[in-house]
Amino acid sequence: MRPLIGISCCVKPFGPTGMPNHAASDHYVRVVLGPVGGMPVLLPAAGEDVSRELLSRLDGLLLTGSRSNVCPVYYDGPCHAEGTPEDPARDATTLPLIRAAVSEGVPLLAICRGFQELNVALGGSLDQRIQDLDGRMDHSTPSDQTLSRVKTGKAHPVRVAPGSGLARLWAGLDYDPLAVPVNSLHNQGVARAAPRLRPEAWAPDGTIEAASIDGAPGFAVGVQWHPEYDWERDALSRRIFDRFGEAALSFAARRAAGGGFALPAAAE
Ligand SMILES: N[C@@H](CCC(=O)NCCCC(=O)O)C(=O)O
Repeated sequence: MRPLIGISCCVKPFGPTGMPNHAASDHYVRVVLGPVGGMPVLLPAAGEDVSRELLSRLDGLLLTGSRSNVCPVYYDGPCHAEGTPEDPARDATTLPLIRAAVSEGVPLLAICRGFQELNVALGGSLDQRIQDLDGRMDHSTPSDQTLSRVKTGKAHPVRVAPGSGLARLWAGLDYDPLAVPVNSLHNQGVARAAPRLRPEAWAPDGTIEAASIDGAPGFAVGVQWHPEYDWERDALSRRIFDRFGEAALSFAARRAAGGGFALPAAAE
């Protein structure tokens, strides 16, 4: 049996009436069916009760990227500029879900918005438009390139901390840890790192690009870039999903062997 991997959904308007739909990009479904080796389960952004009950049946949690920003109320930040997309239903679902997954050791991989959620869920804060800050780069989606180029092209290098979880995850691959090229499709970035967020990779302007979670009982990795776009040709991207899948498989095996999984206590 393949491990069950929950994929976080957004609420997005669809069709001529703008009917709210629960949605996740096909890239996440394909990567779970591909290198992760799991069975994808779309997690509706239907609030904490639903997600906590679902978590007790999952072997892994994939927190997806999405255009919307985490509502600043969750990190005491200033209101967003008018027109900034938000997704309150997703926030209400994923933030408690992340805390529960980390405390229960459910393997977790957080990508882009998911990485930002991970930091906020654990008590960190975000900058809303890092391109407006002195000395920082523009990490946003380039408007002068085709979508395919944006996804698979590399926008800037990241430097990986020697001996970090990410460095261990990539052990044996041929790459330069001082300059790993990544794509970039975000405006926000980690401002104050959550107490348990352990930064492991940085862009040249100091933006935190990857992290793990101190003391997490299971695999817990977050990246600000999008490895799901190019895992078919990029060995570093692929390895992230291989290892996440292995962690989910052993979590499933431990649970089947009676390792136990208590429904996490209600979040404060
Ligand atoms: N709020 C974030 C969004 C970052 C992010 O996840 N971008 C990916 C968009 C891809 C998609 O549309 O699915 C920010 O701007 O920082």
